[in-house]
Amino acid sequence: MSQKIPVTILTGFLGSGKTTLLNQLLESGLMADSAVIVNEFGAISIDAELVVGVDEEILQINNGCICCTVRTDLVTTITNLLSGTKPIRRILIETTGLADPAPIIQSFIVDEVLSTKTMLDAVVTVVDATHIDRWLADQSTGENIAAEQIAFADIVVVSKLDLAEEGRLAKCEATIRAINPMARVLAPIEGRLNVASIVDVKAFDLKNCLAIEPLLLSDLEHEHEHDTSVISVEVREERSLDGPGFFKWLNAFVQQNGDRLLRCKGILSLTGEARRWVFHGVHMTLEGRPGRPWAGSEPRISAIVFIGRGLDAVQIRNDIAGLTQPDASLVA
Ligand SMILES: Nc1nc2c(ncn2[C@@H]2O[C@H](COP(=O)(O)OP(=O)(O)OP(=O)(O)O)[C@@H](O)[C@H]2O)c(=O)[nH]1
Repeated sequence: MSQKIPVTILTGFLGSGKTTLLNQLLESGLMADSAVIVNEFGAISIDAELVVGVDEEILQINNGCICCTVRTDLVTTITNLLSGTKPIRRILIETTGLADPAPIIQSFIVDEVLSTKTMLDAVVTVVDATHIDRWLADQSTGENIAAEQIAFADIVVVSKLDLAEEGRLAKCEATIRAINPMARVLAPIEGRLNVASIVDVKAFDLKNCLAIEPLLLSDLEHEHEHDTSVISVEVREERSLDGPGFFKWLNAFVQQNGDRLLRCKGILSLTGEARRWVFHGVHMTLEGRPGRPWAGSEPRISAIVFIGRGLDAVQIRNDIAGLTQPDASLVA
C-alpha cells in the first residue's frame, strides 16, 4: 500500500498569526511538493493574497468555515488533489479563525478516501498571547471556539509575545495547560519559529481527541454550532482610496467598535501609491504596511474584510465609498 500523505491542520482564533506562520513554513523550503488549502470566512480572499509567492499550490475555500458550511468542499478539494497527476508529499490546511477543529478532524477519520490516503500529522493551534484571555472569557455562545482550538491541538504556538509584557509566556502556558495538558507548547524566538517542529512530527493522537469529544467518531450528525451573530462584511472598491482619510476613518472605527469588531484586514489601493497597502486589525490593535507594487496589468482593487458582531454593512460600505477618489486609480 502506498504511504499515507501527512496532513497538518493550522488553526487558531482570528488574527492569531496563522498566515504569518504559514509564510514562515513556505519560506523555509520544508513545504516542497506540498498542497496548501486556505479557508476564509468571507467571500473575498485576503489570506491567499498574503501568502508568499511560492511554487506550492495554494487552493482556496472561501465563504464559510470548512468545519460546517463548506465542509464538503474540503473533502472534494482533497479528493481531487489526491486523484490528480501531481505528486503531493504533504497537505496543510489553514482554517478560518472561527473554525472548530473537531468536525475537520472527524472528516479525516471517517471519510473513506481521506482516511485511506491521508493521515493527520498534527493539529497546530496558534494562540495570540495578547488576546487569548479576552477570547476565552467570551461567553456569548455555548461553545467557546478559542478553547476548542486549544483543546484539540497537538501543538500550540504562542504568538505576539513581542507585544506582551514579561512573564506572559508562562501565564499563557498555564492557561493552555488548563485546557489541554497534552499539547506541546512552542514559542517563536524573535518572531520566528523553528518550523521543522510543526510538520512531519506525527503528533496527532486520536485517543486525545476522543478524550475531549467522545462522540467524535460515532456522532456523524455532530454539527458544530457556529456563532451566527458573528458576521463578515466585505468591501470591494475599484476606485483608489485617499490614504490619510481612510486610515483616520479606520482608526476611529476601530476605537468605536473594538469590542464587537473581532478582526479586520485589507489590501488597499491608495491614491498616488505604487504599492499595495496591507492592514490588519484585531479588536483595537491596528497595523499597516506597504506590500508589493501593483503589477502593470493588475486591477487596482481594494479588498477589505471586517468580522464581528452587530456590524452595519451599509454604513461601512458608504463610509469607505466616501473616501475614494474617482480618478485616483490612474495616479500611480
Ligand atoms: N508583533 C507581532 N505581530 C504578529 C505576530 N504574529 C502575527 N502577527 C501580526 O498579526 C496580524 C494577523 O496575522 P495573520 O498571520 O494574518 O493572522 P491569521 O491568524 O492568519 O488571521 P485570520 O486568518 O484573519 O484569522 C498581522 O498583522 C501579523 O503581522 C507576532 O508574533 N508578533
